[in-house]
Amino acid sequence: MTPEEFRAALASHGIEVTNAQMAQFEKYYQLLVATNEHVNLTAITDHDEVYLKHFYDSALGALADQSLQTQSLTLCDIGAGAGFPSLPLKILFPQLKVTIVDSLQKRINFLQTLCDELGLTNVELVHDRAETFGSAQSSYREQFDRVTARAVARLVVLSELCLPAVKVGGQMIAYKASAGEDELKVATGAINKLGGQLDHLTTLSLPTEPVEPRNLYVINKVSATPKKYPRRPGVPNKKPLVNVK
Ligand SMILES: C[S@@+](CC[C@H](N)C(=O)[O-])C[C@H]1O[C@@H](n2cnc3c(N)ncnc32)[C@H](O)[C@@H]1O
Repeated sequence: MTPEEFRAALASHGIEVTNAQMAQFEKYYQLLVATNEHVNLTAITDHDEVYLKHFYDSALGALADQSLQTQSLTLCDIGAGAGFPSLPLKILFPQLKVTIVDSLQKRINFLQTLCDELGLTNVELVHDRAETFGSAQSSYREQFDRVTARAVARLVVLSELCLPAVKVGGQMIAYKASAGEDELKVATGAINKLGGQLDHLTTLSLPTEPVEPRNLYVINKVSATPKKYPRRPGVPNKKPLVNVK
């Protein structure tokens, strides 16, 4: 997907990208590949592939949840790595207040440089594990209107990493490949236990085939998460909350 195809694909969904925003995306690409030479950030480095699989893919969240396009929501991105999906969303919708959590300091350092270079404000970078960040002792618990995650863990694990940070009345948005459908069956008990309820699943195809369609799970936070979740770092992954009632 060339930058112009990226712009046209978003325009077809009613999202107009200005020249200044296009310049920010190009700078993002340049910094991503330059830093990737010495810090492991992404396996995707081809210019047009980054526009498709990182930038456009990240923007899909705003099609699944259109309030991201206009409202001044607080958005937390768990395990954002090189900034996906939250920073393309922030570039497109500057009114968002973004908090990024990642357990790798080197990626947080890259994101700090990136935000400085792109002039992005209202982005907070937190070096932490999601399990600590969302714990009952944390000031970040149940603070966010939206919590996103892409390519971090299976839905059952992801729910325990993300839902504790979502405020009651807010939503978690999980970016998944189409295989994610089977993950929902396994994760439903955990989602409910953690105070969540599936609102809707949006399946979107990327404009350039043959990339498989994306599933975006939008999960409402309907009640407070019990204090004992998330469990200690590493436990959600080692002992996922399968078969919980
Ligand atoms: C495969 S990368 C995906 C990055 C990005 N979301 C994307 O879609 O390109 C997973 C990221 O999640 C972070 N991560 C994994 N488990 C985590 C946890 N428990 N708490 C915080 N970050 C975590 C890793 O450091 C890594 O940067």
